[in-house]
Amino acid sequence: MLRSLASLARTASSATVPTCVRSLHSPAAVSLSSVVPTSTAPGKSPRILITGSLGQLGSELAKMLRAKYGKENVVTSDIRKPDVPEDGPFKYIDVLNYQQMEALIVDHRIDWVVHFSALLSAIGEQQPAKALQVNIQGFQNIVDLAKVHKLRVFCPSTIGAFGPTTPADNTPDLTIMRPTTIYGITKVHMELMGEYYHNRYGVDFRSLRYPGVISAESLPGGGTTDYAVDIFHHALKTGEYTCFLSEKTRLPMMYMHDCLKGTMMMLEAPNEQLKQRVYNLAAFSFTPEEIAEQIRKHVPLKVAYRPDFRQAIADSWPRSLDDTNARQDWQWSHDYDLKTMVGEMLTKLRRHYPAVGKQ
Ligand SMILES: NC(=O)C1=CN([C@@H]2O[C@H](COP(=O)(O)OP(=O)(O)OC[C@H]3O[C@@H](n4cnc5c(N)ncnc54)[C@H](O)[C@@H]3O)[C@@H](O)[C@H]2O)C=CC1
Ligand SMILES: CC(=O)[C@H](N)C(=O)O
Repeated sequence: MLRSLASLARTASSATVPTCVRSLHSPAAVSLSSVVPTSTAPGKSPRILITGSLGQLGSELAKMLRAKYGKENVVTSDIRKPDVPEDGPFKYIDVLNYQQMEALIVDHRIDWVVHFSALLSAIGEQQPAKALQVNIQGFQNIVDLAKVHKLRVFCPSTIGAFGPTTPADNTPDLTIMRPTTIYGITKVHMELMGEYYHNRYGVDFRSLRYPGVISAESLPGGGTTDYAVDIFHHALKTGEYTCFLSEKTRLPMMYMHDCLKGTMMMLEAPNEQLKQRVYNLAAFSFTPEEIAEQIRKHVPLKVAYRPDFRQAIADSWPRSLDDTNARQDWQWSHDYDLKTMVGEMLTKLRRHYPAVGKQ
């Protein structure tokens, strides 16, 4: 485990964008059962497929869904080999292969699909043709299958769906959306197509616009907000970090606990509670210099700023999101702020870097 963590921390730090994500192999399932309501009738568990389940979010949501609905009721899938044996059924599945996905959905009597397969913002700019294919055709396959097989589909959107002409502060759900990245364009397309299939064919499509997600259990897969995870590994490993965004770049962010909590709430909400199919989800915003300052309250850290191509992406995104509608319609609330998130990240990551002491 430590070997792979060390190499992952190196990957996370490099100026080039990592091409894949691997789990940091946390043995513990995150427990949110006390805060997440369920709409499932007692005794009848939905059967759930997660695509892209070996990524940053899928690896953690799978644990939670399996803990709640039973191992056999959650089928995980990806186009990579799991680093560690999966705790339930795992299938190789390319979301571009409609037949392969249909066979899996029928064979496993799937009710809900959590569609996580995607290329993120930074890697999308490096491979725009592939991002178009995976993000657009992959979702099209899912939503067509949802129509035929009457599935509930959850597919996340992102702050990247907004663009430089969007109001940057307290960005509401309904506003100007003219993103300038291929990632953002594919996510706006996904939102609109999901709404179209909902309105025209009754597909139970649901989406949340996530901010950058921060986790101690898994590494992100090629986004612009990845620095906010990398910085912890470097603080604990060497005490030095070179940030690819400038010190004043403010972006919306969220601790994984809250991302999973919001996702479970949206996934399970009774349809009557949903007044729209896509909601903003927010927790807090910070700049690289602000997170570095918080980390320095626990461990020494020197940060150099060397912005690269990801700076232009970050500059086109909102500084903060307004998620009032999610809070009103289905009682969403977040638990972590910058201070508590930093404290918990360092506590959890110290397990992997035992040589580092407290200041
Ligand atoms: N992590 C974050 O901060 C945020 C993530 N999101 C969204 O959440 C979803 C999940 O994101 P992450 O887990 O962070 O991404 P990730 O990059 O960590 O994982 C994506 C997974 O999709 C898989 N994949 C790629 N091409 C595929 C294909 N053709 N068929 C099947 N699987 C394929 C990859 O192997 C990878 O395991 C994405 O839709 C992303 O846009 C949205 C906002 C923030
Ligand atoms: C905010 C996102 O969608 C993702 N983390 C990225 O930076 O691409």
